Amino acid sequence: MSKILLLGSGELGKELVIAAQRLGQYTIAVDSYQNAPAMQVAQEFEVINMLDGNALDALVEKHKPDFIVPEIEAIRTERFYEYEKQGYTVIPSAKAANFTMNRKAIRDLAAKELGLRTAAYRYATSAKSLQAAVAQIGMPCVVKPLMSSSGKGQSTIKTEADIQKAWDYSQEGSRGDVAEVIVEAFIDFNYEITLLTVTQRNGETLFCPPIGHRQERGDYQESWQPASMESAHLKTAQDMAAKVTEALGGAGIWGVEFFVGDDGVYFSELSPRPHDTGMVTLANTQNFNEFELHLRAVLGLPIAEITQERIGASAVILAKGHSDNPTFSNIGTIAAAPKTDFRLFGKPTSRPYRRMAVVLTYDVLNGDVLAVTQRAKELAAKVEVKL
Ligand SMILES: Nc1ncnc2c1ncn2[C@@H]1O[C@H](COP(=O)(O)OP(=O)(O)OP(=O)(O)O)[C@@H](O)[C@H]1O
Ligand SMILES: NCC(=O)N[C@@H]1O[C@H](COP(=O)([O-])[O-])[C@@H](O)[C@H]1O
Ligand SMILES: [Mg+2]
Repeated sequence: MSKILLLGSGELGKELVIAAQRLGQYTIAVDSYQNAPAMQVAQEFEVINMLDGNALDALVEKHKPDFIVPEIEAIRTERFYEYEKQGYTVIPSAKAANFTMNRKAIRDLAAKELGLRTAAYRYATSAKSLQAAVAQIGMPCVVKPLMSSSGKGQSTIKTEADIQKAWDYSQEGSRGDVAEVIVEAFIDFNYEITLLTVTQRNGETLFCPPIGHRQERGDYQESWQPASMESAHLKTAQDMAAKVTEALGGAGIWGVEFFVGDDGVYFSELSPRPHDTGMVTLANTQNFNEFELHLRAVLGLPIAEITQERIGASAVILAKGHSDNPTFSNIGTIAAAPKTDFRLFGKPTSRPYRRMAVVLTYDVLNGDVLAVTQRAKELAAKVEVKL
């Protein structure tokens, strides 16, 4: 049995812990608040501020885990290099977790060092330098804090008047201590995908069928699998994913995000862990879902192949406001729907737009992906988070 220290205990961590329990592993779920989803299913839990390096050191020293598995970005990842030196295994690697928590590190690696095609970009450290950056990139452009996720602090500048607002908003949505933003040219893409990529301890890399998704406020609303795309574009995305995951190193699943426009494929960013849009695999669209794949890669268990078993979609259920006791209405309607499943994450509190649950729909392999996605969306809209 291996001891897994899970840093971050949301809905993605919860499914990873469930996969780990099924394979008889020992899990310690960590987050900044009590009763986080993954804590509800792990053997042990810890509540700390994961941006506090000393608190993190103390946890690692206390538990001496076989695997340190980050589940969120907001962790004092600089410490991971030290843990690796001490002989600990960080998933997928200290470098991967550290580079991906900062948009500058990962973007410069991808665009400059590896030569991957990305949106044109600049950095800015004040409203004034943002103005200069916008002048160089042109409008529309997208502004994101260097340290943020799920669209927090992200906005699109369409006119000069948006620049100050975009700066102020970025500073509200930024986590961590860096008051810097990335400004990206707006890519008028036809669709975007997540390419779940699995790097294995034996050096082999596997790809899941591409996942399509739709975003609002920088956060995903529906995802579906497979996304239909030209095989040449898929090949380009796979080559880029292989390059960037190889440069970052280590074993695990990665959610590699791409935009596809008339002029081809752009690399956007990647998560060195299961991806929220990959929750569609909970509809058993594949022989192994993304959490099972991650766990196998973590444990060094070989994965022979990844196969698409049926088509599927996921649609999120978001809270409308704050509550200390959120509950759901109308779950019976979803339960009664054929070829449908759902997950209620068990988050103890809600806030506006917090993701609380997901609806999963599926159909046979040659079914209609668009129809399955529409069904997931319609069913999710029937559920309300009661405050
Ligand atoms: N340069 C761009 N051009 C057009 N759309 C963009 C651009 N950058 C981001 N977006 C849109 O915003 C979404 C969120 O952006 P991004 O993935 O960079 O943010 P994030 O905060 O890291 O989100 P997450 O952590 O959930 O992946 C993208 O999936 C895409 O829909
Ligand atoms: N895009 C990243 C992502 O989806 N992360 C998932 O959301 C949780 C945080 O949710 P919360 O903000 O509701 O606590 C994280 O712990 C992870 O499971
Ligand atoms: Mg993203």
